[in-house]
Amino acid sequence: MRLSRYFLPVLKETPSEAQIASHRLMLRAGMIKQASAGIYSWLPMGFKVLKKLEAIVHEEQIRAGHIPMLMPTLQSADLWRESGRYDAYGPEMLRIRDRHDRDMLYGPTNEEMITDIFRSHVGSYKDLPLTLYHIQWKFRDEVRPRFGVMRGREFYMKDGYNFDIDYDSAIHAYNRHMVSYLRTYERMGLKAIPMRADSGPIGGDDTHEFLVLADTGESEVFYDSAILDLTFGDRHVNYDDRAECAQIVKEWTTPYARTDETHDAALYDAIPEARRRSSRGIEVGQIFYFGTKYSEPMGATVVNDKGERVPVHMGSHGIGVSRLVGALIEANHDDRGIIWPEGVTPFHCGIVNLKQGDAEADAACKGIYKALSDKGLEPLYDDREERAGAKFATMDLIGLPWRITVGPRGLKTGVVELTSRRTGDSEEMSPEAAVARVA
Ligand SMILES: Nc1ncnc2c1ncn2[C@@H]1O[C@H](COS(=O)(=O)NC(=O)[C@@H](N)CS)[C@@H](O)[C@H]1O
Repeated sequence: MRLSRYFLPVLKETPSEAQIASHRLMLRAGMIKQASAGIYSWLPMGFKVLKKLEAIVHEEQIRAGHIPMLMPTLQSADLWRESGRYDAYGPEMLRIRDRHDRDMLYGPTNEEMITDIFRSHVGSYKDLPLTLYHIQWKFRDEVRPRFGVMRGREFYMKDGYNFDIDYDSAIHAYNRHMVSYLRTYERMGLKAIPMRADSGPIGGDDTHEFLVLADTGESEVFYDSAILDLTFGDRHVNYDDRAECAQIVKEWTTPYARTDETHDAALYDAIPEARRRSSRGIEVGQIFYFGTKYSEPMGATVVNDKGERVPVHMGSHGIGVSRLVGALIEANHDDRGIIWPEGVTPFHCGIVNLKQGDAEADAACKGIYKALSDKGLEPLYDDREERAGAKFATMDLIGLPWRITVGPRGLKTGVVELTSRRTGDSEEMSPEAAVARVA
């Protein structure tokens, strides 16, 4: 992409309403614009990152055997009356009346709707196990939306729902989700720790939250530092193998790690003092087992292998896709701006032309642009008539992992400068070598 033809409304000033780094930087880097409290327009570069995260979430859910679909944002109140949550959900629910005076709502989550879909079409244990998911906008009328997209009112969530014949099968689904989440967050360059948590309005008795450690996190967390040594890597997992998934879950849930809601001081004190940690965390996902909480009242049943009609065992599993954009910046920034991990960066490499209009420099930039594009690496070419300092500041702010700087002087000796945003190190080398290093 050539910057002169893109739409990247970088702000010079830090907006006063932004209290944390990710909110400040998303506004300054022209990634979002507030439409109203807790509701944002996703401008091109922010939208590009959001879509990259969504693609990773889809890949890992499909790898785990979960089936993508899409449910609407607007829901009938009738379904929520059946489950008894219409009144229980409280003021966070945005309630709407349509022109025929029907009670509707902007969905904060979709347990009722997916259970209705299931009960309309599935009747035999032979159709199980089944996990359906979608990635869809949600609305929760937060009393105090804040921290930009981290606690929005309209936000993008992957929410998946498993339907199983019994408890053991549902716990395998729970474990399958935990495994898929561990791989998902690591692919994004995030360390998100699974911690026992409280189930809140979703309900159920088994639940883990996934938290990214950050001083600005809303959750207070306590954990054994041994958990920081665990990595998922690119290990192959047979998601149908109950024992294999259970083993991975055991590995990741053995070291003590809990949010303040479930913190157990006695267990915490049993950890060797040198390994006890307390911090704050950003909740980027949560998985739940809640058995027949929805299937019982809504009559989502199947005939089992003994011919008996039984309610299915369910769980729901969410990832905060829009919150993840903020969480990634909280975990990857410095005083000059964002530092995108390579797996989620909007563009792989910035190209800065020190002398726009100089035939040799322009030609070299075009050649590098083509070579990067041919390798499937998206360059952002700053071809504006701007001073070098302004171009460098923009590149540092938007946080692309690499910057190739091209100038007439360097070209005289056949070199360009390659700079790593994360380390700040710069090295002179040929344009070909620079392209090879970025790939
Ligand atoms: N106000 C919000 N703004 C941005 N992200 C949010 C907000 N509320 C929740 N999330 C994200 O959505 C994830 C799932 O939300 S949740 O309430 O924990 N779980 C559910 O809604 C279940 N139905 C899981 S499918 C959270 O872990 C968090 O990352």
